[in-house]
Amino acid sequence: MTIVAKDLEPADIPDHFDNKHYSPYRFFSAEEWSKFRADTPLTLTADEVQRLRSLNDPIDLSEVRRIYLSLSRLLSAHVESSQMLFAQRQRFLSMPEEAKTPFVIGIAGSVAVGKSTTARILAELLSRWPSSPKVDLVTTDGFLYPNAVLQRENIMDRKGFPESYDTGALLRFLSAIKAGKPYVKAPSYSHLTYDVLPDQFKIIDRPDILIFEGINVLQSRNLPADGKIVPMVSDFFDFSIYIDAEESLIHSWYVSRFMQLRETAFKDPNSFFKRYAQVSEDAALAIAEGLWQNINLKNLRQNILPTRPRADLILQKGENHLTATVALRKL
Ligand SMILES: Nc1ncnc2c1ncn2[C@@H]1O[C@H](COP(=O)(O)OP(=O)(O)O)[C@@H](O)[C@H]1O
Ligand SMILES: CC(C)(COP(=O)(O)O)[C@@H](O)C(=O)NCCC(=O)O
Repeated sequence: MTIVAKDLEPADIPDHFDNKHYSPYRFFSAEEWSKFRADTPLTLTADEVQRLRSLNDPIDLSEVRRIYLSLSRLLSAHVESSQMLFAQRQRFLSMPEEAKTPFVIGIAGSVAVGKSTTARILAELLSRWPSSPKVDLVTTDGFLYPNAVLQRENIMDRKGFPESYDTGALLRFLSAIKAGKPYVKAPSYSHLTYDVLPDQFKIIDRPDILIFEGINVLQSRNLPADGKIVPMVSDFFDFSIYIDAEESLIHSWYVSRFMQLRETAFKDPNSFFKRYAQVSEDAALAIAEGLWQNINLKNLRQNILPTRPRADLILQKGENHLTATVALRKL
C-alpha cells in the first residue's frame, strides 16, 4: 500500500530522535563534542560564568569549555557563511554592499531547563568572535499578554501556553528585525511581579546576532480558519537550539528552584509570590508541585517537547545540569 502525505497523521510521523541509526541528527557525547572547540581560547572567567548563570544552575568553566566553546565556534562559522553568502548575493544582484540583517538564533525548551543560562553564555562567547561583536538577547516572556488580559480570558493557569502570547506582536517584532529595521522595541517581563512591564522596552538596534529565547519559539501555529498561511516564529531563525532533559530532572530543577526563590526573590514585598515565602515548607512544596503538574508539565508534553525535532541542535542535559549528549542535524 502506498502511503501518501495527506494520509499521515502527526502521530504517524516519526521523530527519529531516539533511533540513532536512522535519524536526521548526528549524536555526540559531551567528550566528543568538546574536541570540536579546536584551539578556541576560553575568554570567560569563572566570575563571569557565575554572573551569567541562573539560580539553581551549577554550570561552571569546565562546562563552558566542554560544550559552549565548540558550540560558539560552530555558530560563528554559520554566521560567517551567512555573511559571505549575503555579500555574494549583493554582488550577483549588482547591489551596493550593505550590512547583513541580524543572524537569529532561537533557543527553546521547557520551563526550568536552563535556557536563560545557555542564552547568556552563548551571547557572551559569540560577542567575542570578530564576525559578531554585537549580540542581543530577547526572551519571549515580554510577549505574554498582561495578567489583566489572562485573567479576563480566564487563562491565568495557561501562562506559557501558545494562547497566552501575543503571536502577532512576536511576528511583527521578528519581521522588523529581519528587515534590518533600526531601534526595534522588545517588550519586557518581570518575574518579580509575574507580569509584563507595560512601559519598559529593550531597544534592539541592528545587532550582528539576535538570540531569541523562550519555551514557545519552535512552535508552529494552527492555520487560521480562513486558510491564510501565516508565518511562524521559527521562519525567522537562521539556527535553532532545543535544550532537553528527562522530565523527572526538569521537575526536580523546577521544584528546587522554587524552594530557593522562597528564600530569596519571594521575600521581596513586591513579589507576586510573596505569600509562598510565608507558608510552611510542606505547603510550599505542594504549591510548587501543583504549578509543575498543572501548568508547566502539561505545556512541556503538549506544546514544547513536540517541537524538539524541529531544532538544528539539541543539547541533552543529565544530572546536575551537565550536558550529556549533543545532537546536530545532518545538513
Ligand atoms: N518566580 C520567579 N522569580 C524570579 N525569577 C524567576 C522566577 N521564575 C523563573 N525565574 C528566572 O527566570 C529565568 C527564566 O526561567 P524559565 O522560564 O524557567 O527558563 P529557564 O530555566 O529554561 O531559563 C531564569 O533565570 C529563572 O531563574
Ligand atoms: C514566564 C514563563 C511562561 C516563561 O516564558 P518564556 O520567556 O519562555 O516565554 C514561565 O517562567 C512561567 O512563569 N510559567 C507559568 C507557570 C509558573 O509560574 O511556573
